[in-house]
Parts: sequence; C-alpha cells; structure tokens
Amino acid sequence: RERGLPPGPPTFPLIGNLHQFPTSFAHLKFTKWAQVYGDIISVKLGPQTVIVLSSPRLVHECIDLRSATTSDRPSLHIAKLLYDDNEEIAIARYGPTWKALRRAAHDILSHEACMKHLPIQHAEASQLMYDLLERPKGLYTHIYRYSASVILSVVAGIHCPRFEGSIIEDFDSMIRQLEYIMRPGGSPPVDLIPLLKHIPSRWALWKTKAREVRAAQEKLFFGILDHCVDRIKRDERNDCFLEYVLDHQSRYGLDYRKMAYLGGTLLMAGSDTTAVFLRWFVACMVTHPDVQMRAQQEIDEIIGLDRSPVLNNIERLPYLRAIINEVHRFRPVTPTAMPHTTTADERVGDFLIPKGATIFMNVWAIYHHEDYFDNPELFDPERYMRSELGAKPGADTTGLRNDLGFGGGRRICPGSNLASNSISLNTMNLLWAFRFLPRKDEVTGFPIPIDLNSYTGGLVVFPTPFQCEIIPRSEAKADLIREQFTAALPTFELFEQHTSL
Ligand code: HEM
Repeated sequence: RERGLPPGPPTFPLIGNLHQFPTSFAHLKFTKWAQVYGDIISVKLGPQTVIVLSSPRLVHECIDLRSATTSDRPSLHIAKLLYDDNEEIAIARYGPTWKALRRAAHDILSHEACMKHLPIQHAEASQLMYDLLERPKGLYTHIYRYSASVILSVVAGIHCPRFEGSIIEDFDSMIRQLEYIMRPGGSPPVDLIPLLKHIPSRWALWKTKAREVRAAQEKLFFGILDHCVDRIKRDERNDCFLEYVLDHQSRYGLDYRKMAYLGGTLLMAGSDTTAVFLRWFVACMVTHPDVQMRAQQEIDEIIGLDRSPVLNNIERLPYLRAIINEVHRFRPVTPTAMPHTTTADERVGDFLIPKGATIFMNVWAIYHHEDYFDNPELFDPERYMRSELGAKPGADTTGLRNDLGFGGGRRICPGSNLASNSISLNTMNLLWAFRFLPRKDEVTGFPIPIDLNSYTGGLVVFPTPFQCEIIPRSEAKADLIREQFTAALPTFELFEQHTSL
C-alpha cells in the first residue's frame, strides 16, 4: 500500500488484497473492514486502489462536493467486450458521450417529465393490483412486469400486458446473464493482468458469454428502436421518448446505435431496481404485521374505503412515508451503490485518494451503523416518525440523506423521480387493497417464515423468492380493483401492446 493511502487490510506483495476481495456480498465484507480500519479504507487489487467510504460525511465530501473529479467509472475489460464507445450510460466513462446520454435521460426522467408519466404509472399500478388479485402466487413476476412495462411504455411506447413470452421476459433473462458475467470474479482479472486478454476464445468462456450477451442486447435494443421507427412510418406515434429522440437527433448528438442503447439501458437500470424495492417492501410487511396494520389504519382514515389512492395522497400519509424510508435503509437495493472513479488526485483529511482510484459508497454500513441509528438491525419505521432522517438523538448527521441508496454526485440515479413515484403509488395501493400474510405449510399448518437475511449477493440485492398469502381486504375492494383495471384499459390502448418483436 502506497504512503498516504487510507488504512486497510494487510496486503500481499504484487496482488495486494486481490485474494480477499469479495466476489459477492461486498457490502458485508466492506462493513467488516470499516469496523476494523475506519470509515475510509483502501484496498489494493494489484496496482489498483479501491477506496470504501462508510460515513455520510465522507460520502458527501468525496462524492457530492468533489463530483468534478469523482464521477468517472472504472474502465472494465468486460464492458469493452459488451459495448462500443461508452454507449451504456451507467458504466460509461465520464466524458462527452456520457454527458449526451445523461442529458437525454434527464429529459425523460426529470421531476416535470415524470408528471407526464403518471397516467401510465396509475394504469400499470391498477394492473398490478388486478394481477395480484387474480394470480397472487405470481408476486415476483407481476412486480417485475409492472416496473419494466412502465419504463418500456414511457421510453418506447410499448405496454407489456404480461410477463410470460413478452419482451420483458427476454430482457429479464438477458440481464441475469449480464449480471453473471459482470460479477466480480465472473472473468479472470484481465484489468490487472492485461496479458490474459490474449487467451484464445476457445479457452476463455467469458469471451463466449460476453459475445452471446452482446448479441442478445443488440437484438433487444435495436428491436425496440426499430419498432418506434416503424410506428412513425405508419403515422401511429404515441408520443414516447424514443420518438422524440429520433425527431431531435441533432439536439442530443446520438447516432442510431446510441439511441437504441439509451432506450435499452434505461430499461435495464430501472426495472430490476424498482421491482426489488417492492419485493422487499412486501417481505417486510409479511414479517411485521403490526407495521402493516398501522399503515392500513392510516390509509383507511385518509383515503377511505371506496377509492384507491392517488400519488399525492402520500403527502398525507406520514407513517407510510416512514415505512418507505425504512425499507430503503433496512434493505438498500444497491448496498454499495455503483463504483465511481477519480480523474485527479484528491486529499481527504490526511489521506490521499489517487487519480484512477475506484470509490464505493458503502450505503449499507452507513444505514446499519449504531453511531447514526438505534438498533439498526431492526425494521422499525417509527424511527422516521421521530426524526426526518431516522437518526438517533445526538447523532452527527452531516451528509446523511434518506436517498443515499440512489448514489451521489453527478452520477446520482437519474431515475429516482420515476422510481419514487412508483414506490409511493404501489406501496399505498398494495396496503389499501390487500393483507399480506405468511403462507401456511400445507402439511404442518405452521406459517412458513420469511428470512429477511436471505438474499442474492450481487450489485442489486434481491430477496430470495419467498411465499406469502395475498388476500383482498374486502369483497368491495376486490370489485373496485376489477373496475379500475377495466377503466385503465383505454390508457394502455394509447401504447402498442407487445406480444413479440
Ligand atoms: C428503487 C429504484 C432505484 C434504485 C435504488 C436505483 C439506484 C441507483 C444507483 C445506486 C445508481 C448509481 C449512482 C451512483 O453512481 O452514484 C443508479 C444509477 C442509474 N440509475 Fe437508478 N435506481 C433506481 C431506479 C432507476 C430507474 C427507475 C431508472 C430509469 C428509468 C434508473 C436509471 C439509472 C441510470 C440510467 C443510472 C446510471 C447513471 C449514470 O451513471 O450517470 N434507476 N441507480
């Protein structure tokens, strides 16, 4: 470890900490290291330096305030096999291409733009309730269909009425393969030992897999854009984002391929994340019936029984807002956010963060730290009723935010408005409509427990699929859900209905 770097686990000659670097559940290992070496640590991967920040003050200082030099992404060999010239916005290097993509993303995801997407979000949320009413066992795919169809509709003007056999299912399967090859350890450390890149393809499984995923992405991404072009030719526009980008190519400076990739990568970035939040929400409701009942009482008092909630009702539901903040804190969807890279040397206190270092914001460690939260391992929305940030009395809350899970600085998630609207709308709807109970074992009759500590260990942390009973709170509500779904059908008709591209 070079002089001046923050402390960290002892290194081995040449490889540094490569042998200890986590290939899954990175947030847990980072948090253990933070407990031993402090809120800012350095980890060496050969010559590469990785910095992990585990306090809100340091995240604010390094990621938010110094975003001019901490907004790059790591250069990854595997990304170069998958993409041309920074066309994937989330992993694009900081530069003109990323700026053009980000500007376009802002035009569709800003607060004002999201107001225009509300009708589709309301209609899709009606379908989610309807799907759960009719086929409650499909919770996982219904939620995914919801979040992917919202984005596909606003980006490409395509509504997916079902998951099975649709483009959404193809996306889902492509994303799983992508995660598999992009996971740490998914390919040999080519970025550290460039010679490895010359291994012939027949012995390098990761190259074959990357080619397959690249081909699958091209088919999906171009398929979506070609669809919009055909719709324009047929004079059947539906005012979606890609139509606008096609019409204003010079404003964005994006060629056909980059436009296709912008649409596709927005869908990739936005569908899993929102769905994972909603799955965690349901898991927390099943395991905390007292919290569920209290939120339902609040909803019944404010909304009443004879209509379902609309987005702005959230402002009058402080306990539900507390639940949302607590789910973000208790099970952040991306517990280490996404890695940033520095484009210049930076000094933080006595420490050096060298140019080219990769920085992780350890959201998990911050949200699970006893310095900031009482009993951080407990799911307890009440903490957000006592204080805006959920923090314990007297805690140093410099830099603490309720939206740390959306990252920070110039790379902060541009989809947070769309995601937050989806989250508010669906958490209100689901609690208004249903009771979420543990499923009973058919043989023993005992409730099947849900283990909130059981989840996947990648960048996005999925709860292990769980079982639960989803029961409408009354027959009157069930009727209303059916009526609302029927009333939503004309909204869907504005969009193309996807069966197969
Ligand atoms: C609960 C839902 C979501 C969570 C927790 C989430 C979280 C994140 C995080 C942590 C990052 C990295 C930020 C950083 O580097 O500092 C990110 C980036 C990104 N997100 Fe989200 N996100 C969510 C929903 C969405 C949605 C709905 C969209 C779009 C429709 C979206 C689009 C993106 C894009 C395009 C990036 C890359 C930004 C860049 O690198 O400049 N996200 N998100």
